[in-house]
Amino acid sequence: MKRVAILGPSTFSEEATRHFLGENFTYVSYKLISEVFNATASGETDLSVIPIENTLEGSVHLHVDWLVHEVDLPIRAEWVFPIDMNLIGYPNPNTDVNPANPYLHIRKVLSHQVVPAQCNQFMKQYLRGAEFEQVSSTAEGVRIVSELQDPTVAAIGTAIASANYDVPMLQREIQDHKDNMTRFLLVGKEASELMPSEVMKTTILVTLPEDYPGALHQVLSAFAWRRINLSKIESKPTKKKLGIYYFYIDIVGTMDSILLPAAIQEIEAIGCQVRILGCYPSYPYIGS
Ligand SMILES: O=C(O)C(=O)C[C@]1(C(=O)O)C=C[C@@H](O)C=C1
Repeated sequence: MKRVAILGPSTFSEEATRHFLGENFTYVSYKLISEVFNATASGETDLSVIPIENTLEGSVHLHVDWLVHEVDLPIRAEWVFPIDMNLIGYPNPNTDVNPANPYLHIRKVLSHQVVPAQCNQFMKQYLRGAEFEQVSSTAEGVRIVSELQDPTVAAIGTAIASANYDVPMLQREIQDHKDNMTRFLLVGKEASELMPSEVMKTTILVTLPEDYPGALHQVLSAFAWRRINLSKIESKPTKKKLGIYYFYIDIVGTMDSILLPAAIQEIEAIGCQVRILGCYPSYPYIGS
């Protein structure tokens, strides 16, 4: 069975991956996302799962940076999964609980760095006085709360973490929007047999030549006149020189077509550097 590195256990990554890949893989949990990347880069696992973008938070920049700068692992698939955030901790031990806010006793909240952007409204309304402390995953926050057994410290994470670490669920679904989704990437050196998908995507990085007026316009027009659809474009610093950027572009289309390789050739001809991060099937969320 192929080995898949995930941030875990009891995280959203684990929930999303089990839902998508099922039980025909061996899941190996790592505490840090850097370890998840390195596991496959070093050959310890065959594939790694990377949360890459969220409806409310946008791109997970740290993970994009790892994918681009630290490892050479092609993207093999992407899928989206709904994210229901939950407040997990111990109830207020005092008898005079304020009915308008039963969480006034919470002084500290532990969770992953992307979580405040996903639960902004709830945290403003109910956890205003609490300090937020970033931990390596949502599940790690719940694990620490279970060790501390201190009602003033709570976590935000998965329902599975609440059950597995035996910490009470204080409030379910505290994310700002019901349809909060995270997009996950499966990366690895070798392709895996996955179910067919109607949608294929290709991700490329384009670095523009320096001081070239209209270069981005020319890049975009290479796709536009061929009617190739871009599903995402984001500029990111190259980290080599201030003011020099690359563009991270998700394209709806495959390198097996005639049009996309031709568009890429055209972009290279104007002096841009193009790196292909992967050509892969994309899967929408299908509920269980
Ligand atoms: O900490 C977790 O539970 C994770 O799986 C990580 C992660 C992320 O990095 O985006 C995954 C999905 C949610 O958006 C929140 C956190």
